[in-house]
Amino acid sequence: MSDKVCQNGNGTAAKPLTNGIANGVDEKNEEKIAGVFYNAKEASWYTYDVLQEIANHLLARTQLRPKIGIILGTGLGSLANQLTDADYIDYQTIPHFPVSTVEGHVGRLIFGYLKGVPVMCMQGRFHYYEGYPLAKCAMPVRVMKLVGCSHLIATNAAGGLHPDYKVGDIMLMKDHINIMGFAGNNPLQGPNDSRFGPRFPNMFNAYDFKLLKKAKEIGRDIGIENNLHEGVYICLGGPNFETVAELKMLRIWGVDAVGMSTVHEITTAVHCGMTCFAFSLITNLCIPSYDLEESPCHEDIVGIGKRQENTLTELVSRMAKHIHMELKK
Ligand SMILES: O=P(O)(O)O[C@@H]1C[C@H](O)[C@@H](CO)O1
Ligand code: HPA
Repeated sequence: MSDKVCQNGNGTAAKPLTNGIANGVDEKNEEKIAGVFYNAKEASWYTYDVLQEIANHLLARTQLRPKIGIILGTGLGSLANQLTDADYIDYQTIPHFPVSTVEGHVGRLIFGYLKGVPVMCMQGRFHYYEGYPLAKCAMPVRVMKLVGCSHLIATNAAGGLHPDYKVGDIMLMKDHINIMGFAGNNPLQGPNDSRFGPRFPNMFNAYDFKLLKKAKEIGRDIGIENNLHEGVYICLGGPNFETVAELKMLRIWGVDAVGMSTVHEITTAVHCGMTCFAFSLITNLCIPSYDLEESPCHEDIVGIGKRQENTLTELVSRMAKHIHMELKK
């Protein structure tokens, strides 16, 4: 696909889909796609029993029993190529699973060893703008928990808003702003099942402080300390990129990187007691100016992820190794 496809901010067409889903919308549910009703209906479908059924299905398809779940963001999917002795499970073949509709998200679960550490890896995630409610986007996190994962490593591609950030840098997430939650759109909305977690979870320490410290140490060890930052991420609904006025507002709010995912996954993971580590790959700069010649482009964003594959693999695999060793203690 030509780089020119998305010049001036035009997006990529949705991937053609099977499974009764076209253009990112489940045709059977088309009449339901309208705000809160759609959200509540879709979210309430993923009961504890349904999620347990999914987890059991996966456990029957692999011998691995990983403690670490990894979500690979846009363009970061090639990290999964490093997994050895892997079992590949297409989303289409998992009962009750949605499909990935975004370019750069393959759409499969991989159980395998990352430099010797057993992991469960989502090669492709679900986004709100694909037409899935937040609870559905984050549902695989609960599946990870039921499969036996105690830790989540979430990654994403994001626009760098902090003036010091450069394309290709990594921002370790120290916190986030759940702006969609401000408006009452939260993956935990609806009846609370206490088998997952409490009605009112605390988000104070959502990003594990010790893992953050370890990641900085690893960053120094692998020589990327000058390209490594710690910052605040925000998830917007997308799929459009931000206006200049929006970027100016987000900067005032203390946002360092802008994306369209991860927050609802972390919220769900914290709710069910998982320990979280997350980072953003800065794939483009969010410069709040009207005088720019280029705007963010999805194809370029995917390309930056591929370009940084070695560094990202090194960071993620060393983090996984560290967590693995800690769990053994
Ligand atoms: O899945 P992530 O959050 O990495 O994907 C980002 C946000 C949009 O889905 C896409 C924009 O190019 O990349
Ligand atoms: N904005 C929102 N989401 C993104 C961006 C961006 O600039 N880059 C990658 N994902």
